[in-house]
Amino acid sequence: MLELREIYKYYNPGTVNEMCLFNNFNFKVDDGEFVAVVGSNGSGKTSMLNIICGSIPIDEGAVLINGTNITNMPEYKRMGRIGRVFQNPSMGTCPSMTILENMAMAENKGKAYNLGKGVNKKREEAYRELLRPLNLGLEDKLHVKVGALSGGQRQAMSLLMSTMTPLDFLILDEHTAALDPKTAEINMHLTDQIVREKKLTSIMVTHNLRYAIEYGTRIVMMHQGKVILDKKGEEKKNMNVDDVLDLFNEISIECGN
Ligand SMILES: Nc1ncnc2c1ncn2[C@@H]1O[C@H](COP(=O)(O)OP(=O)(O)OP(=O)(O)O)[C@@H](O)[C@H]1O
Repeated sequence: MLELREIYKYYNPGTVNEMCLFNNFNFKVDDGEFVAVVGSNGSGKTSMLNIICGSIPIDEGAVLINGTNITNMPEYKRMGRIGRVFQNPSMGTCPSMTILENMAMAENKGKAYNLGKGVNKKREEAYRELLRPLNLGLEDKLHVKVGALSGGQRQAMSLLMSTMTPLDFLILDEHTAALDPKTAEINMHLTDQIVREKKLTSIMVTHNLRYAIEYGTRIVMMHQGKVILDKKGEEKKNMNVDDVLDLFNEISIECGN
């Protein structure tokens, strides 16, 4: 279980631009949940993900995984057990390396590097088998540099690579937002497949309300650093895109947008 306990987060403290984003923010994610997080621009979705991953510090409060306080654990250590896919497909892969080298690197995540070979030839066939179900033809391009792939292909690879090692959480930060509708659909379907197969506890930030309703087992809406909607189980099943959109319109009117 992941827990954000009594979190306080200030941006630009001590300046005229000081802003308190989280003021006693509490949030829990149970094992096996697929939490879809939606919300207005600037509501704190990405900041919340950054706090979970240790990418930004907090001013007060605690981050706990299975009851262990990891608040002071640096990002690079936390990421050993957390997979993260970003909006920008370039963030999750190394363009100057081949597909094979990228996959070998992902498989070796967390292991100590020494003077041994980075790529284990014997793993080539295993990588091909992992790539084949993507139906993007990447299994025949193992020696092609990732920089030569399309954004959608790279994002599919980011997804695959971020889930090659055992994880506590998968964090998806608007990971389909930069893709065309068809490619976004393929990547979302692939996400769902991987999450189900590996039984991953996942948190997905998205502006696509249909994806949130269709794929999330729980839907959370954030607004101005607070959770203003949190539904799971039967309550979530009974919700549709229009219900979420209505609430969105309400908060937009309140903000004067
Ligand atoms: N590094 C930073 N320095 C100062 N303010 C920041 C910083 N990062 C975020 N903020 C502010 O915190 C608020 C929340 O930003 P955040 O990016 O977490 O929201 P979001 O819900 O992910 O927004 P979006 O949907 O637009 O991506 C915004 O007002 C933003 O301007």
